[in-house]
Amino acid sequence: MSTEQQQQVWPFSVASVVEDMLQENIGTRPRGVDLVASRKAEETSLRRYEAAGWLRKTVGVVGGKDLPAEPSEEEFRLGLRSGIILCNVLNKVQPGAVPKVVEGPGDSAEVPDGAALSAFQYFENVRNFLVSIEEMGIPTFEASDLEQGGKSARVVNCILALKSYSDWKQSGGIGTWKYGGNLKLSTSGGTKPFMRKNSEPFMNSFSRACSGDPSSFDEQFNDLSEAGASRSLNVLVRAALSNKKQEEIPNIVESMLNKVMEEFERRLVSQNEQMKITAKDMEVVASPEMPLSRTSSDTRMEEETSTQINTEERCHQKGTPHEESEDQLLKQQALVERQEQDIKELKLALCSTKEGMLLLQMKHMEEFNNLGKHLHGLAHAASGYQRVLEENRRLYNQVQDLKGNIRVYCRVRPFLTGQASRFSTVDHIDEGNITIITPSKYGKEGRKSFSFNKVFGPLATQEEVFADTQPLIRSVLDGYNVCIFAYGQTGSGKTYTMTGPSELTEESLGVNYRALSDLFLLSDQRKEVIHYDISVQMLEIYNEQVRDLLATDGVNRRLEIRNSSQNGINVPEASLVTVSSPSDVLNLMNIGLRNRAVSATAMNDRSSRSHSCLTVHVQGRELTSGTVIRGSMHLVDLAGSERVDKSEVTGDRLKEAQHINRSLSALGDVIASLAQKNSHVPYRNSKLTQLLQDSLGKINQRHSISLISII
Ligand SMILES: Nc1ncnc2c1ncn2[C@@H]1O[C@H](COP(=O)(O)OP(=O)(O)OP(=O)(O)O)[C@@H](O)[C@H]1O
Repeated sequence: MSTEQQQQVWPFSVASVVEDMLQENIGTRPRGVDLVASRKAEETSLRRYEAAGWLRKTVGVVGGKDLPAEPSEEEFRLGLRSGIILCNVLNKVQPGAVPKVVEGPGDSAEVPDGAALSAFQYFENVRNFLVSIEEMGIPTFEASDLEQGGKSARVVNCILALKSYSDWKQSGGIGTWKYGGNLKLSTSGGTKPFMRKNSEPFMNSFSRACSGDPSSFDEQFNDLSEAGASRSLNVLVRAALSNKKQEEIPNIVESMLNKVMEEFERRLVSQNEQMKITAKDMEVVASPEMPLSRTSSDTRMEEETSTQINTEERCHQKGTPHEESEDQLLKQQALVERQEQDIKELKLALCSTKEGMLLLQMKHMEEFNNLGKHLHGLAHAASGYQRVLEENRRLYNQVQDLKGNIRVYCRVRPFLTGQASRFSTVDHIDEGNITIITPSKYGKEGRKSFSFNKVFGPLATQEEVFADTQPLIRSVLDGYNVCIFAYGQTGSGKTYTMTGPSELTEESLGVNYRALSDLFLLSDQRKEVIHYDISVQMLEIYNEQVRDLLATDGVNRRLEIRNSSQNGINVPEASLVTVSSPSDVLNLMNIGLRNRAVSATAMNDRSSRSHSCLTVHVQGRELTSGTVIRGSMHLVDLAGSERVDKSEVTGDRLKEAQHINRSLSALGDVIASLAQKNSHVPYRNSKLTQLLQDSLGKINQRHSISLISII
């Protein structure tokens, strides 16, 4: 292993170990000195001051101007670097020891380069000094010790040895010269001082340098430096063995080598321990940076763990008490346990909720099933209810039939204001019979009785007259056709009974209003079961011509009566107005009355010479079954039935009267045929019977006729 390689591995050289051991062995340095570094440094400084003081004292302050009295190590080295002080001191102690001291650069013109010249001068002075010192047997140092710092101890040692020698010499040179108890130079039984051989490598190098060998000065200087160690060891070995017997030398050398090896091993062990400590320190220093690299890890959990470790390490580095870490750990553990307990409770709650939901679902299913059964029962009941209703309708209308499909009522009009009651021809009224006084040709009064379904006297109210007709209104909503006539001579009160007086009050409302009010009332009561659409037509038959009383265009057109398989007998060109309330009907009837032809006659100033017919069409649709039922009701105010010969009319009025009588006669014939259930009913003999054919005929299909004959 080379010296350079050694220095890379160990901080000390083998030579230095051997040298230290030799110095220790010969008492140069007491063991344990380097245990107190400061004490050693202080001692080193004092020795350096002593050496510097002696040099300044010996060569004079002027000569030692570059050397302070108490120089630092660096000042000491630089002050002696030129070798001038050293050579002058040596010449003072040993005159002529250095024959020529190079004092300045100008003394040598052989080397042109100033820097190189200066270094060469220094080297020459130092070399001459060292050679002389070595020849005197005084401990030397390496020339390189003055070129680099940290090696002044040997220089100091050399100078103090020289001082000791000087003191010894000045004191007369009596006895044995001793250097500080460190180095013993003994004449050993003779006056001749210890003489040592010159180091061969050193001398050879020196010879080459002086003889102008082509080798560079640096090479020579390096050779000299490498040789320096062995030369120093040589001096020490010689000093250690100088006063020893020849037979003791092998044992002494062996002992010294053992000590060297022990010291070497000790230093190695110490060095290894130091390296381990240094490595640990480096790990401790490097460890805080570790979490930084871990923080770049992928998962959040790793980051948290890393952060936690980092925190713990920092706490550890900061010297956080162990109890605090344990306390935190216990808190975290308690937190985790509580969260686990919460999770368990949540799971239990979830299971409980699931079970509750299942139970609830089952209950709902059960309730749905029960509800379905209940609905099924309700549907069955509703169906039964419908059947019951149907049966009820059927029975109801059977009763109406039993009462008679054709009902004839008689109403006696009271005397009007100004009419004498003594001229009344009504003799007696008894329920359904009325007795009339008839004048005889020969002045003898006669009596004639007539039977009706019911006879209403002069005091009968509008409500009482309508009450017997009212049951037929319900039949209309059940799908039956109803026809209500008012028959009588002019002025007998037909219009009054069917419509009412000109000034209408609630009590004076006629059959038409009351029938329609009942119709709307009943349809409203049935709206949950059946939806009804009600529409109205109002026609007039005048002189065997059909006219529309609800026409709003002012044109009194002549309409045709049609017979279709779908709608039966109808007047398609007539206005058909949908109504939803009695007031709608009232408005329409007012329009019709205004349109009706009215002309004064000798018997009645409001005598009407036309038949008016208010037709109500009802269409019902059962909401559950969708079944459609249709019914109609004719409310007819016939023209006056007076005899022509008494009406004192001629011309157009006569013609009108003739048409009226003819149509009334045709109506009578039809009713008579229906009553007698003849196979042939003469509907076509007049427009009136044609128009009312569907309502008058087909008695077996439960059509009802109510004829009010008024006298
Ligand atoms: N029951 C009654 N109570 C009171 N007044 C009546 C009654 N019946 C009819 N009148 C009155 O008798 C008059 C004639 O009645 P109404 O006009 O109804 O007869 P009509 O039979 O319709 O005649 P026309 O055939 O000419 O139309 C009217 O003034 C009417 O107010």
